[in-house]
Amino acid sequence: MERVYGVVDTTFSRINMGEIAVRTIRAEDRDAKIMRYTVPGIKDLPVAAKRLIEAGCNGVITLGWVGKSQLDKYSYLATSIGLITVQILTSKHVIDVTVHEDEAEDEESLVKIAEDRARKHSLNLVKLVRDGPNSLTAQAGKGLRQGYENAGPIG
Ligand SMILES: Cc1nc2c(=O)[nH]c(=O)nc-2n(C[C@H](O)[C@H](O)[C@H](O)CO)c1C
Repeated sequence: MERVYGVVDTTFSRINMGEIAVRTIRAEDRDAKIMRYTVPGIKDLPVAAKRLIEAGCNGVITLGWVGKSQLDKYSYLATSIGLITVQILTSKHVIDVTVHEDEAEDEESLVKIAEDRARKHSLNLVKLVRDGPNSLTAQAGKGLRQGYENAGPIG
């Protein structure tokens, strides 16, 4: 079966996470097709993800950047509900990669967080789309983190 991945990113983002996602998916699943769609901001992500699924994508990764203000945070809440709704309506994974600008004090740390999160979640998307529901089961309960060092298991 031909696999098609969707990558949706924004012009609001201060880091080109869409490019990282495309590069990672291409390296991991060389035969796959990738469709990219860039929108102005996070509230535009849900419809773009839905349109990519309707155009044939088996799964989508969205890459959003949330500003520091309260209004930005409310915008993300609305976006998140929208993205979950798309998943339920389409029965396809939409992996929501979001960097919050107040996660780190300095720009260098934000770059590291964004790169790590975009890369690791791109690999998660490939596994879920290509290898199915048990593809991550060996890592269950391992305290994996995206954007940071893994927390590790306890107990
Ligand atoms: C307040 C606000 N905050 C953000 C944000 O933190 N991150 C982002 O990507 N976009 C933001 N936007 C823009 C909206 O998501 C959207 O692009 C516009 O309302 C146009 O539909 C808005 C309006």
